Amino acid sequence: MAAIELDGVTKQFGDVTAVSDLDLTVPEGEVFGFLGPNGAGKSTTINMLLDFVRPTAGEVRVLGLDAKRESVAVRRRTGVLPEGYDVYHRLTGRKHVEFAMRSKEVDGDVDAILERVGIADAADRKAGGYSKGMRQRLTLGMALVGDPDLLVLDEPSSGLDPGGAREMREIVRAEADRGATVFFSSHVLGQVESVCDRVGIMREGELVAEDSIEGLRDAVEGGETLVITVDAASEENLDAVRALDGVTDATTDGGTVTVTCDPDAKTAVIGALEDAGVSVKDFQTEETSLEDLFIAYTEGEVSA
Ligand SMILES: Nc1ncnc2c1ncn2[C@@H]1O[C@H](COP(=O)(O)OP(=O)(O)OP(=O)(O)O)[C@@H](O)[C@H]1O
Repeated sequence: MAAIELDGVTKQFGDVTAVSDLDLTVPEGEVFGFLGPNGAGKSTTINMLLDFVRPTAGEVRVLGLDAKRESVAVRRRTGVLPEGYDVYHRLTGRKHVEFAMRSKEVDGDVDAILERVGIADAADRKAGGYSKGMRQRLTLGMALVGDPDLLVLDEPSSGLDPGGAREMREIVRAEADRGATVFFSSHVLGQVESVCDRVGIMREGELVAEDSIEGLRDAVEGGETLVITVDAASEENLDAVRALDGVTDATTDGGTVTVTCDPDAKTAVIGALEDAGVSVKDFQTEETSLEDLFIAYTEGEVSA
């Protein structure tokens, strides 16, 4: 069964189309990264999963339930870390987690949760005095209450230091290993790359890519960068390289030649350089980063 299923979903705010005819399926147990530039429609989509916002058209199903008619059941089985959640200043961290347990009508070990998110020492301090990162950790702890079947995390690493971001990734992976589905929106692409099974990229309300990061790389022309160490190379030497099929770009500083190309063009690139009289000493390949893929998909170089 799919954990999340959107079918032809559109959301209009007056004249603004926040989400346009969106089809998206996330299978159970997957860690799905939901990406896109500011204003692309991510939060609106997340809010429709939780029935905080109602679609103008289309169907939203979460955990096999109708997001609109069965929203109470959806929320009971879902842990949410909303973007910019404001803690209750006068309540302690412990009280927050107890509150989350009462709302979901579940029992649990409050200390174990606070320990897991790294704020056990501050359990009995008022959350108003917590730092930004501590508040974020507390909100994540509240989301974990009751071992939810679905975790929806909107910018979860916001405010976290590098150690906190790593712990958050470990928690996400552990939750997926337990069988939970994690739907994860973030602008921190390194974070997404290291934790997500698949990603979806939104642009102006539409999903412009949906694949594993490997799959996105394959779909983007010039999915690899070849860095070749040579004795000496000139601009003219590169003409033969640039003329090859699958080569997007080639530059040189004299001692290094850098070529963006499809993975299967590598051998031809080395051959063309040698034919041009350039002596190749060494070469290595660098995969296109998720950041470059993101730019390619959201700034118009690639379309799905
Ligand atoms: N309640 C609202 N009323 C009017 N317009 C809205 C409302 N919520 C969102 N929008 C508009 O819908 C579009 C999508 O916004 P949304 O918040 O979903 O984007 P996002 O991808 O989450 O962006 P960000 O990365 O900045 O959080 C934007 O143009 C936004 O201004």
